[in-house]
Order: sequence, then structure tokens, then C-alpha cells
Amino acid sequence: MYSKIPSIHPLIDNGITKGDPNFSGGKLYCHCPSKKVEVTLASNIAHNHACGCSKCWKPKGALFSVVGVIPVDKVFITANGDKLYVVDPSAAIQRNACKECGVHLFGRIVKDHPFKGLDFVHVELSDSKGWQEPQFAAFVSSIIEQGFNPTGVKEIREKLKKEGLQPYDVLSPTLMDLIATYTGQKSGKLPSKL
Ligand SMILES: N[C@@H](CCC(=O)N[C@@H](CS)C(=O)NCC(=O)O)C(=O)O
Ligand SMILES: [Zn+2]
Ligand SMILES: [Zn+2]
Repeated sequence: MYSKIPSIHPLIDNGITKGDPNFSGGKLYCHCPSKKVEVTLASNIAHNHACGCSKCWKPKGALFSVVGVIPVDKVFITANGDKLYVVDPSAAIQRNACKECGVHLFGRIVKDHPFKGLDFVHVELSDSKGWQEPQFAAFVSSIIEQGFNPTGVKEIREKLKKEGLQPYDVLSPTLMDLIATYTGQKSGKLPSKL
């Protein structure tokens, strides 16, 4: 007997399909059988990644979310926006979810934050192909907080690496450096022009 590794995410479990660098966007739909919330994205996404945190929306049975960012001016609610509500209004990322099916359509930053101006989206909610593929895995140890046995995390990290996703316990060094630069500039310890 061997134990089957749990699903990381359907877009990762059986190998990642590369996106199309010339892809220019598409529509996201919630999971309701009718009157779907529809969000139109007018460009590709960036910094797409797997996130193990407890706050990002995950498809049923998956340990990780897959989430990327897009400039807020490229995001349009194009149908049934009256079904959206903000999951946690006090969070930095205001995740707008469908109140019927629970799917998160976009996460918006409204307060002063290094990623303000970007929305967080899950492109698996789109039928279009060509979206940027996941680039790394973030908040891996956070799966333990949600009930995953810590003894199994090594195997999860190995699987992520095998699929080409470097695992991190916060964000990737690129994104952590961006956040730290913003913080340093805000406090005046770092010049505003670099
Ligand atoms: N260990 C925590 C981590 C939560 C966390 O910090 N999530 C990151 C990645 S999405 C974040 O930036 N959260 C900001 C927010 O949710 O507003 C958990 O799993 O709940
Ligand atoms: Zn829905
Ligand atoms: Zn997250």
C-alpha cells in the first residue's frame, strides 16, 4: 500500500500547461448553475502562483488556491454583480465572492498597500486557454493551520518542486522584495527614487 498524495490543485496535479505570452484576457464565471456572476479581464495576469493560505479560494478538495494579479482597471463586473459580497471587509485583500456558490471572483486592495492597484483573480474560473501558468508556491506551511498533518508537508513540497513550483512559506523573494521596498520608501529609510 502506498498513500496517494492529496490534490494540490487540478491545474498542478497532472503537470502544468504553459500559458501563451500573447494572451489578452477573457471572462471569469462563478460556479452557480444559472445567473452566473461574470467578470471580464481585459489582459493576461501576472505573478500567478499556488497559495496555501486559508483565505484564498480553493476548488473543492484542493490544498492550494491558484491566484494571480491584474491591474484593477482591467477588471470589469459584466453580469450578476448584485450577487457579490466582500468576505472579510477588514482584510487587506477584499475578496469579492458569490453569495450563492461561494466562489471568489476578485480580491481588491482598497487600503494603502504595496499591491494596491492590483486585483487577485483565479483564472481557472475562465473557459479561455492561454493565461499565465503558476510560477511558484506561496504560504505552503499555512496548509498545516487548516488541518494538514505536518509530517506530510515534505512530500507536498517535493511534488510542488517536481511540477516546477518552488515552494515558499510566505511569498517569493521577488514579491517580498517589492513589499519591503514599498515599506522602506514609506518610512523614508529608502530613497523614493532608486
Ligand atoms: N497563515 C495565514 C496566512 C494568511 C496570509 O497572510 N495570506 C496572504 C496570502 S493571500 C495575504 O497576503 N493575505 C492578505 C489578506 O488576506 O488580506 C493563513 O493561512 O490564514
Ligand atoms: Zn455563484
Ligand atoms: Zn492566499
